Amino acid sequence: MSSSISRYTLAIIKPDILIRQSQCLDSIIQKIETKFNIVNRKQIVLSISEAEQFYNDHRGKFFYERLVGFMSRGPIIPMVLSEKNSQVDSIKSWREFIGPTHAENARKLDCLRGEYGFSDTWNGFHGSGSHDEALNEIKFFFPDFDKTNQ
Ligand SMILES: Nc1ncnc2c1ncn2[C@@H]1O[C@H](COP(=O)(O)OP(=O)(O)OP(=O)(O)O)[C@@H](O)[C@H]1O
Repeated sequence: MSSSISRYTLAIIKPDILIRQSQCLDSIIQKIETKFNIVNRKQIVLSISEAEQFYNDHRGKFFYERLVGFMSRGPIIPMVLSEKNSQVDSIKSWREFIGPTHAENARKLDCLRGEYGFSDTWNGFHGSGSHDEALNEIKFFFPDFDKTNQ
């Protein structure tokens, strides 16, 4: 069973946090570190074409342009996270930790998006949705990441 557990996921702290709530960043990082090891982390600003590439699967959806504009509007913090409990799947655990996509639903739960999200697009955090997505997204932001060396 443990072979089906994903050890790593790709998380992003989105621009709304860094633009509007940067004073909360330290406590957000502390909260994340209660449950996850931050294996890799950087702060960057995506170009529009990089944001388009990252969210290519959403191309054509009604919120795509808004999402790309938002994600390239300010700094983001992509991170490779690993659950501190090695028996727990990092992808599932991080998605539970951030909560539902829509801020209104997230606010009903104890989760990062509930605490810091503003709206459906400005929802503060990203998490990979599957093992393959995590591998691709980690490669996108951290091309030199080598999980065998971790
Ligand atoms: N109905 C919507 N209206 C506006 N923005 C949306 C909507 N649905 C999703 N988004 C934005 O697009 C992002 C990607 O959508 P997706 O459906 O993959 O949600 P998610 O898996 O919860 O989020 P993420 O991929 O960022 O972890 C969301 O995090 C949000 O910022």
